[in-house]
Amino acid sequence: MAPKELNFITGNKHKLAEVQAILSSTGVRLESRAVDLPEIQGSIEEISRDKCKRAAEAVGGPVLVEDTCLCFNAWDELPGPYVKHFLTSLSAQKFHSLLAGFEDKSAQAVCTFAYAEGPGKDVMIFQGRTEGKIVESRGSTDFGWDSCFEPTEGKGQTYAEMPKNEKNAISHRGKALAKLTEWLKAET
Ligand SMILES: O=c1[nH]c(=O)c2ncn([C@@H]3O[C@H](COP(=O)(O)OP(=O)(O)OP(=O)(O)O)[C@@H](O)[C@H]3O)c2[nH]1
Ligand SMILES: [Mg+2]
Repeated sequence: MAPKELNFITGNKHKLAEVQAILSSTGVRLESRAVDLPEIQGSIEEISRDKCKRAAEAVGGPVLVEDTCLCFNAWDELPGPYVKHFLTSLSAQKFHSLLAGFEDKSAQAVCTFAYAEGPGKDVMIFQGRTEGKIVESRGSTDFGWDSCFEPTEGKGQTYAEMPKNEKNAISHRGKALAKLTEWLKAET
């Protein structure tokens, strides 16, 4: 059964703001709690499922979590789910230098939402992917690697240079939330 209200568990206020903005036109009510969840190593799906199970146990009820990956095609999809640590060490300014020795700068932003009704319940997965390339930082460096990712579907701007509504319309997160809201509509 689909929920009337989603409890989004995240420690990232930028993610939360985007999810709120994207869901605002859908009528889905969103609650949120910041819980620091340990994240395992593994495939994108394994990490998201485990994160969701831990969140459901921590909260003792229905939860939505999200894990974002940035996959370099030249790196066989790494850093993927580990991108946060690369970004923290390097900063957005030096982030592009990771691909300095590679001709192929293409990358994919991948967003995976995972929902569970409660502890021990099945986990549903909703994923969105946006193709682009890694460039020298352009635009605000407020949110993660936004200033270093230029989506192919855009007008040559990085995510950080785009107005928020334009980013949300083509972003990995927007696409994943479209699948989630489709499921909510079909179930209610
Ligand atoms: O430029 C960006 N545009 C985005 O749209 C985006 N979404 C996430 N990120 C960053 O990528 C890493 C994911 O790690 P992550 O999924 O574990 O997130 P997190 O630990 O910050 O929050 P959470 O796990 O509590 O939800 C973190 O460094 C996030 O800041 C983004 N950067
Ligand atoms: Mg995290």
